[in-house]
Amino acid sequence: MTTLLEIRNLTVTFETSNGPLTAVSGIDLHVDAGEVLAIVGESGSGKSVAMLAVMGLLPDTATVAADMIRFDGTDLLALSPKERRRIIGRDIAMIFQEPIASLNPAFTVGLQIGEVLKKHQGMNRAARRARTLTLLEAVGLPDPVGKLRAYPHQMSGGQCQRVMIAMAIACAPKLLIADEPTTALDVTIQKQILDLLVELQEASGMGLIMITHDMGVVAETADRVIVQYQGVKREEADVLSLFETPRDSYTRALLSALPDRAAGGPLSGVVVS
Ligand SMILES: Nc1ncnc2c1ncn2[C@@H]1O[C@H](COP(=O)(O)OP(=O)(O)OP(=O)(O)O)[C@@H](O)[C@H]1O
Repeated sequence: MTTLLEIRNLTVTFETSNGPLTAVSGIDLHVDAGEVLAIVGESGSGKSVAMLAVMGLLPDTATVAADMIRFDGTDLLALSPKERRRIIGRDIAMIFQEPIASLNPAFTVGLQIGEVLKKHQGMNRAARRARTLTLLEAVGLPDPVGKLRAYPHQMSGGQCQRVMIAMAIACAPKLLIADEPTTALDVTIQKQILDLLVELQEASGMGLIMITHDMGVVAETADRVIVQYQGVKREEADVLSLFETPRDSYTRALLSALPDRAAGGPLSGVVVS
């Protein structure tokens, strides 16, 4: 399996009014093509910041230091911001927690997906429309033709997240980073969105990094898991080992908070100690 993303010794520090704040401290991680890596930890553990650092999306108050950030054979640290942006959005895509807030309320769904295709693939209007319809179908939205002209406020949160996923996979990325993609959604919709992400990941062979605070999400999606606490990696294991024999006390605490709904998932029958 080829390594898609490899990070060594990543540290991110923010300049704040109270002095420097280290949000990520010496993290190593890698994700292979075709693999689902979950990064799990409670709010504030630096999961999002680590991935935003890879994407080059942190504000100027952040200092990013790493021995290596290599994506698909390219050293991202050696790239100019412009070169990095060219890769990001085409080969690496990210979806976020608040789908409605992530979409522009002033533009139709069709236009917003079309913009991604225009920017990264230079498609003409007819090609954009055809590809957008294919994408809306691929993410399971009913009435794709009608959705082309729909505005975000005319759709549910779950539908907006499907649109965000369509935008993210529009250019067939090699890596998709999903940052708490179901946290803002109703419980009944959460499972559908997770199933969709895994389905798309399996069909395309892309790598998927799932950022979550929820061990239930980990159980339903991940091949391998990194447990992060206060900016530090506490444990790394394949998903079955993590649930069967968690080594770290913080991992055990997260597992003991596992909601009941995960019990019927793919790991049912595993005794969580
Ligand atoms: N722009 C910023 N300026 C200062 N501190 C920040 C900034 N962004 C994040 N932080 C801090 O970095 C730490 C890690 O935040 P991060 O968002 O990565 O956590 P997380 O584990 O992803 O949690 P969440 O699920 O809430 O996003 C937190 O203490 C947060 O307050």
